[in-house]
Amino acid sequence: MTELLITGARLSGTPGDVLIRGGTIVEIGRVDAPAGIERLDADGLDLLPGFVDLHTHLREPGREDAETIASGSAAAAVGGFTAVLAMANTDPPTDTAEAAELILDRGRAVGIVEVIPVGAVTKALAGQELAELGLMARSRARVRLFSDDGHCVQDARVMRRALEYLKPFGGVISQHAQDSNLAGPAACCHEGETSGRLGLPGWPGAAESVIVARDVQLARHTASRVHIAHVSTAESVEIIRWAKAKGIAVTAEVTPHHLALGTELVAGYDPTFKVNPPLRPTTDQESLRAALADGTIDAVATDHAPHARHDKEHTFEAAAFGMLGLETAFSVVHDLMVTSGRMTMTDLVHRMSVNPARIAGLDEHGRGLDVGAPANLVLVDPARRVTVDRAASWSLSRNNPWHGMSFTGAVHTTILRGRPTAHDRKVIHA
Ligand SMILES: NC(=O)N[C@@H](CC(=O)O)C(=O)O
Ligand SMILES: [Zn+2]
Ligand SMILES: [Zn+2]
Repeated sequence: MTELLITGARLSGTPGDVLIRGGTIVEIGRVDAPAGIERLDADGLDLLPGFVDLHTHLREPGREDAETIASGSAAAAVGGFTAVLAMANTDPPTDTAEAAELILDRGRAVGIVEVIPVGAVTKALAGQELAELGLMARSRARVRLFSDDGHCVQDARVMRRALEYLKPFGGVISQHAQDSNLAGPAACCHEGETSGRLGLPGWPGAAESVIVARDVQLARHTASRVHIAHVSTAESVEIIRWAKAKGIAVTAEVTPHHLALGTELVAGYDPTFKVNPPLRPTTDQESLRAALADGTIDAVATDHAPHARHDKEHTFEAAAFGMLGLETAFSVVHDLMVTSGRMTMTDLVHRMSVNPARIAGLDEHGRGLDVGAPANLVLVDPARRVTVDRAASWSLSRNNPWHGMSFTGAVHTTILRGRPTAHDRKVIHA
């Protein structure tokens, strides 16, 4: 049985050793382990539960030129993730039990991060007929998170039926909240002062918040669970805060880029900064940061959205929406929220591991560092400064909005079921 001894790590503040055997934590504190056992010196590092990403696009099957389950898993592992939820907008989409099991099995074959398929809400993400929700939930993939992400479930009646259907399975719908009539087909950025000046067609923040308002009402009506994907506006935050106060079963995620990057970045017409929902003004960013810190927003999710060169290198209006996020999420969030004093490291652990694991129904992730818990862990160095280099990415794509920026806080080693999967940005295969 494989054993690993992590020595001198900070365990919620206090230094200690952790002995892992057969993928499980078996001893914590001062461990007198026999010589010859594999050791990992973690002096000055924090040992945390591995990160869980509720929102990753892996592009396989269908767009393996942009990302594969193998390349996306590598990016996730070096980013400190032990589990990622793989969005359903592949080609073909994940709208059947077979499709979900295929993603699960390919993720296991790669074996460096747990890949959990998200199931589509509607067949072919078309918004009309419900997908095989029950069969996906009962499949080997145990799908609990459902989303038509990339598309919003526009029809309130379809959304209501899906919420009712998923309730007995403990399922949750992650909604890409965007009213398609308010966000017309040509819109490519936030509608406001910057878009007006640049002559780019935009869409208003209200296109998001009207759907958030509708969906919390549907969650209330059905007593079922809704999760708001990539929240980007102050108005959405207000509605979520109100809904939580009413006891409505709503959860929400925010991306590192909506927290840290503002709409003025589109002024250079660089399609790297074209994303859906669009980068918003400072007032929205401030509200998102406050909501993440006070827990109104439960989780950080990357919305890692790789795109091949030939889809991204176009005029701003014609380029694909989306940006990379897996490898940089911890550094960005740590620097922006923890180094700045807005949140503690414990808060970060809740937003990046504990809460996303709970929302997705994952028992093996986001657990406290206790004897008997599965050893899905990450060691981070909160003092180390990193500069992002898009050429050094494990992703097959290069649409990295963080290129050239520096952050305080780095992922050191990621551990999946007791086995290191990434160390200092290098991937370790079994
Ligand atoms: N976020 C994006 O801009 N793009 C995502 C879709 C999505 O998350 O809505 C993609 O699949 O490329
Ligand atoms: Zn989306
Ligand atoms: Zn997405």
